[in-house]
Amino acid sequence: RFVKSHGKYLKNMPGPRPNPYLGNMLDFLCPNYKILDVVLNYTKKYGNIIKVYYGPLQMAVLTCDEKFLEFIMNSNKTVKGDQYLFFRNWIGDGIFISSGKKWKARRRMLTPAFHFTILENFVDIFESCGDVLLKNLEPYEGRESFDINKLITLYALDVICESSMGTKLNAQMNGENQYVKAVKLICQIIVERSFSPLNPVLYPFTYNFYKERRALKVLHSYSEAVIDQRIREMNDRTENQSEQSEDDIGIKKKISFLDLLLRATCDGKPLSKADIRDEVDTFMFAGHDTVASTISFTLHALANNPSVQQKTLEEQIEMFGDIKSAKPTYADLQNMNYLDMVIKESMRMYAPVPLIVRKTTEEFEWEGNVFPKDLTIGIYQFLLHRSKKYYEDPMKFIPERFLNVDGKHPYRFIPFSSGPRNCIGQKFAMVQLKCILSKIVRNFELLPANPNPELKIAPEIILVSKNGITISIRKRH
Ligand code: HEM
Repeated sequence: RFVKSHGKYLKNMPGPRPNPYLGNMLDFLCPNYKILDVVLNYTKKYGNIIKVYYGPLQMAVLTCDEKFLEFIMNSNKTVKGDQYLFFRNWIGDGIFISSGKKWKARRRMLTPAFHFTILENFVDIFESCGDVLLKNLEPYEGRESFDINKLITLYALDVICESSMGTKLNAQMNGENQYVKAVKLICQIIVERSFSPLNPVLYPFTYNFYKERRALKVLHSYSEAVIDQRIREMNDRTENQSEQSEDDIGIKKKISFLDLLLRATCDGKPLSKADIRDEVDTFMFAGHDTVASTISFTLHALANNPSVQQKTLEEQIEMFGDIKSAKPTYADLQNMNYLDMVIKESMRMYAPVPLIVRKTTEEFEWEGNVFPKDLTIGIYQFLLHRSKKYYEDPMKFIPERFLNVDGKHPYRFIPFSSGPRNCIGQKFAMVQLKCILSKIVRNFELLPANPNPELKIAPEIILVSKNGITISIRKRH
């Protein structure tokens, strides 16, 4: 009877033939850097909307079809997939995970924090953390090959911590810092859980559960201590106290997302301390690896495309002459048009968030197929951005393809997702990306690593390269 009642679902959707017991899961029993190839082969054979089975009867849909994406991402019949619950222990039920009324109220409350008048304030942070990165890069000058991603991730953590909480993490000076280690550990556990076949009910009996609990203690105690201190300061503040001074544990009294959250109200009420912690932790999580992945892949692309690097440098020289230490203003950053296209082209080829997941909340019909409730839909931005159907020479790095996007479907390029649940931090990210890439290109020539292996790209929560993102650098004089 079950099969009969389910027979109407996705009847006309193509997909690989399933094994009667394991569905199509056998195809996915491979190293994770091969997974994108598996789905790519599916799309070649079956098109851009595919039905797969992850058990004898459990169906899922994988897609990189622009029209279908537009429909799904704007539909009120989907929510984020169950995989997002693995983040919950760290970031709670804030803007990233919540849905319905709660999400709407949070989104409305947080949107003003990303207004350009606020973003302008963060340029100083991007600059000062970027200067530390330049210093950290110096010892690598002349090496034939090094993995750029490790240094960049520490830089990204410093930036997001100071912007979110107003505290200096100094991850770039001390990568062994407890908080940094806890962030790395928890991200690794989330990736492992997302790809693990283990029933979630058994998770509390694993070693990862124990390690996660310890890491959460470090992460939550840090954000709670900062929030408490900031509340005390706000209460104690006298009229003539400077907003720019810094105290002995590194709390900078410059506006941060935390300050905005402490002053904000949601449905007329101030947020509780737990709610504030969730949102601050969300920014820490959502705003570091994504940015680090983008910077690292962009540097790799520039190193391997010398003519693009030359044009990027020429734009910088046009703006700042030979002044390598120039500090761009917010307006300068907005005017870096070629660099803007370079970043977009990098996010096209190396979608920092390669896959997002939605779950249907009710039955609906789309182009001749009935979709059941509770169906998982995997949206592969990575494959969308590399699709021959949508891009000419998709494997070539050509920033100029973004010169004219008139007439192109708006869901053809969606590194920050699209629709109501798009990335709230995208303007922040673009300003930060331009700031650091402009600084690195002005100061270092980027060269291909030697040896220069093909990247083993894998879709973890963000896009990673399993054999590192290696380049070589030479200081510009
Ligand atoms: C290059 C950098 C970034 C990329 C590529 C990126 C990409 C994305 C994507 C694809 C989503 C949608 C996820 C989904 O629906 O499953 C998202 C959501 C989100 N991002 Fe970003 N992100 C970046 C940087 C940032 C930064 C810097 C912040 C914070 C300062 C941030 C905060 C968020 C938040 C809070 C959401 C959830 C929004 C909502 O559901 O309303 N992101 N991001």
